[in-house]
Amino acid sequence: MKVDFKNCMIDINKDYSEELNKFLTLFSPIRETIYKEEVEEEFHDEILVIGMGGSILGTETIYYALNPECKAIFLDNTDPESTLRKIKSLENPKVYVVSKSGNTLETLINYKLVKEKVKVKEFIFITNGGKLLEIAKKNNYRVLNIPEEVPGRYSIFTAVGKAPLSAVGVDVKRLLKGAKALDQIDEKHEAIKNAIIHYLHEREGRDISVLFTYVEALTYFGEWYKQLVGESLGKNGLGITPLLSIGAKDQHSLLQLYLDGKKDKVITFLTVDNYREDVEIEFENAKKYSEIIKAEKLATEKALTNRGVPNITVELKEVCEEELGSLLYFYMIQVAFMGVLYNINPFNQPAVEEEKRICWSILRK
Ligand SMILES: O=P(O)(O)OC[C@H]1O[C@](O)(CO)[C@@H](O)[C@@H]1O
Repeated sequence: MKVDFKNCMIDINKDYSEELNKFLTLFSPIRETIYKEEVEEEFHDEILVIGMGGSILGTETIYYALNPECKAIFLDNTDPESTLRKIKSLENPKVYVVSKSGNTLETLINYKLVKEKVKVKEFIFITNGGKLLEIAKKNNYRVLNIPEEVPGRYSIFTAVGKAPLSAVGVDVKRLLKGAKALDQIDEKHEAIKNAIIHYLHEREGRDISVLFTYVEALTYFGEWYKQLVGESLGKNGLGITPLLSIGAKDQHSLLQLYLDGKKDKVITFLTVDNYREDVEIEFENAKKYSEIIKAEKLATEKALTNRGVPNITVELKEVCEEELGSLLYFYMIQVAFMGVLYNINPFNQPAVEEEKRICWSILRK
């Protein structure tokens, strides 16, 4: 993975060693997760994962990016149409029910729905307590735990991600290898630098962080990124707003706004050096199909730079386990360090409890 800051348009001139020390202590439980390799599940050709937010988005990100042959269906909503369509497609899945608290409404109802409507090979619960642990004990289900100090949205390298991903044949060791490659965390670390850049821009009113991916396979990464940024930093009237754009499509949609709208954005391009599929085709100077999208990204980068819109490029060698491990770990470091810069706790999400309380009271009225 390579990060190019040449168009970031901000100077980092302060010493951040104090913040870094604070961050290293705070981040150490997450750091430990990348050195634990033990959870490996037996391969199964059909799995279902039930969960919400940090209990499922990382797994979806990696699954959709790698697109393994094995079928995985994810239930992370309560829309009757999409949920019922998905469960109708199942034959005899191994089902992973993932919830750190064990009390998440959507996960509980989706478990009940699957239990009543689907012929299931095996239920595996990845949880630490609550109603789900009680259900698991009562039914004698296999239970995997999540380290208590690791928050859901930083938990992809625990059983949360490792169990379902290894069951569909993802090479989890390579995922961890990618994260470990970025684990030399000092002031020169690119994720730390990226955190400072985004923080300083936000202080100057550029508080929208656009993830502009020119790799469609990374679309779901945008969902993971939104939760990570939203829940970690949206506190005390602070934070940045994450937004996802797909290149080259959004050149014909949101790009007008990015170029000539309010100057409140920092763009991050996500690109790959090697697309896993490509074909030879002659068109103007291009000899390969991938040269077109690369030209489009470069043109967008230049146009934004000409208009004074700060932009950064994160380039993966290609979409593979190592690079995905690096990418997710990079952003965990960045966002957690931004929490330290803001002097807020990047590991909780107290405000969302209010909606949960109101919803349970509506359901119990
Ligand atoms: O793993 P759990 O406890 O089911 O929580 C799911 C998600 O819900 C949230 O608490 C937000 O409501 C997230 O932080 C978390 O990742």
